Amino acid sequence: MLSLGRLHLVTDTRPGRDPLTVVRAALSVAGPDLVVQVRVEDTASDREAYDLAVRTAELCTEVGATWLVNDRLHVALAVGAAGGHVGADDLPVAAARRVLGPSAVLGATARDPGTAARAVTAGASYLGVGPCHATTTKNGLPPPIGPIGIRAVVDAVDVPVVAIGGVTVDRVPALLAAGAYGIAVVGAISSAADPARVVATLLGALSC
Ligand SMILES: Cc1ncc(COP(=O)(O)OP(=O)(O)O)c(N)n1
Ligand SMILES: Cc1nc(C(=O)O)sc1CCOP(=O)(O)O
Ligand SMILES: [Mg+2]
Repeated sequence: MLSLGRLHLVTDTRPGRDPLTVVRAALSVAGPDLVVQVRVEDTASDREAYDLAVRTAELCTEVGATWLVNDRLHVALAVGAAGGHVGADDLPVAAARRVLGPSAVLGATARDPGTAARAVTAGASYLGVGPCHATTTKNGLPPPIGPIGIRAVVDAVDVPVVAIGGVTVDRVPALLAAGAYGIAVVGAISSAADPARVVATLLGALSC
């Protein structure tokens, strides 16, 4: 199976947020165990995405952590990311695989077993599955699927399932019990008074 970190920090670029300070804090605790997914708002320019990705790459390189780029695969290639993540509004998984090449990490969003199995057949190396729980970080999502929805996808595929959406420390045990390999987190880390402490707690929960 793919060697991939279990804790994915997805950058928070909503107005008023400071994504690089949060990435720095997270890396100070997690080091090479962290996967940072560079995600910008849909309204951001490619230049803004690139600039954030370059600075994220510098921080991750210092500690040997992995970084991925959401949606914008040309940015992923331009900054030497390990790979990218695509969903229903992005390049199809097979096309994303052609863009990134055979050895890149390619994540795909899946919310049900059928979509998940098709994404894996098309070349996804891990799946982002959710929303597990309600979230205010992203609008327009379908209702939460909970650990039961995670379990349904886990049973349909043989790649790591990364649970996303409203993930908090308290919710990690149930997600792991449902077969999740890892978690992707925005708000629980970015909104914390002490993001480094939350990262340490999440890593502890993931290692149980
Ligand atoms: C790990 C992970 N899982 C799911 C998503 C969501 O991707 P997508 O459905 O393409 O939505 P946007 O993030 O692009 O708004 C993700 N980014 N990461
Ligand atoms: C970007 C994203 N995608 C989701 C999906 O279900 O596809 S949920 C989500 C936001 C996750 O943020 P938080 O950890 O603050 O809930
Ligand atoms: Mg997307």
